[in-house]
Amino acid sequence: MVRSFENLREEEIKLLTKRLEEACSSSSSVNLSKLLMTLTNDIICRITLGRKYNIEEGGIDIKNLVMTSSGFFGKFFFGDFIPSLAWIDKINGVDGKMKDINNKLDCFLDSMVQEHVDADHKEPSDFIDMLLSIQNDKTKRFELDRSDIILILKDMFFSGTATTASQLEWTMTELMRHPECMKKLQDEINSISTHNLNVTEKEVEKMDYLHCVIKEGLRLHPSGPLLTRLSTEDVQLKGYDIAAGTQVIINAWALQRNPSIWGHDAEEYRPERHFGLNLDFNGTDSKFVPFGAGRRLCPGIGFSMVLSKLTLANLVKRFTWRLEVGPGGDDKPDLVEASGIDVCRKFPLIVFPSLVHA
Ligand code: HEM
Repeated sequence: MVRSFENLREEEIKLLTKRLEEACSSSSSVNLSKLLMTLTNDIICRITLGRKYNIEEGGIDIKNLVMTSSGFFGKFFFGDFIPSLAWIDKINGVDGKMKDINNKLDCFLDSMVQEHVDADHKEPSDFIDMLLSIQNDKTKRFELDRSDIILILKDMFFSGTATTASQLEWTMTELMRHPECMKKLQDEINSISTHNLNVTEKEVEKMDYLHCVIKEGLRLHPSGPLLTRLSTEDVQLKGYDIAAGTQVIINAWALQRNPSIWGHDAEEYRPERHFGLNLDFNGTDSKFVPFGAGRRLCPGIGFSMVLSKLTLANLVKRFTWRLEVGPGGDDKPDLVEASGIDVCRKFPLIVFPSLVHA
């Protein structure tokens, strides 16, 4: 399934590198955070809806709708914590705005599903087609109605776009802060990707240091740092009584920076620590849970890893990166985090790319 979108990913990454080449030839800076968000959004659009939908493509600005809508997830709602104060959310307008954005998104996705029903493709060509064929499968033992399909599509957009884009912007941030890691990665990429200008998916699979670079980015900057669960029964944990029905929040961000687990340099970006470390992100070890764990483990791990590796390898092989020197003379990107449910950079990564291969 992940493999089947290889051509699509390579095409979209070529478009990104083309925009970067243009910036190189005019010596101008680029908003890399925005470009990465466009990349992940366009890819998810093509996979789920069959084509791109953004302002430039003459369609609805779905990227903006999703961003605004997911911005609400990180907001404080009085009603969630003190139900009797839910009226405050109504008065300050947050409730209404959230419903408005959600309605727009629902209407748009509903029209997309209808378009696919009307087209009646014989062979599924995208994710909506696949969901419709499951819906029509008479042998299945569950119901899948229109609202379920819309919810699944929303899940893909909310969970798949900002998370992967944020993981990429943080990894680029750390690489720019650690030129020795950037150099080591460039050397690995150049030793494996020797034939073509662009790096391919087959090539990135052989890159061990690239894997560590991404793992270390996920450790320090998990894009979904708080995992929530509802306890189903009364339990006692380390002397604490947790009643059934309690919402428990697991702080993956803190776990992954804990010196008693990761050593005295836990706060430092050091991809080498993952060499020979038998600890992966598949949710089997509570020390490292950037994709969660258990039954709700992120189903997009394979997809996001292959996209992140391919994007990063191409950005690093084809370009060198420089930051505009700030008033304080600092030429390294900062590590300031935005508040909200997805921890992305607070300030976009504005950088100057230069071509490695002229
Ligand atoms: C670097 C990229 C990503 C990160 C860090 C990430 C992280 C997470 C985390 C922490 C969770 C919650 C897991 C839990 O509670 O145990 C989650 C859930 C989820 N993710 Fe991802 N994710 C990423 C990419 C993706 C992609 C690309 C997709 C799909 C295209 C995706 C789809 C989902 C879905 C549907 C869920 C909800 C699963 C459920 O509730 O059963 N994610 N993700």
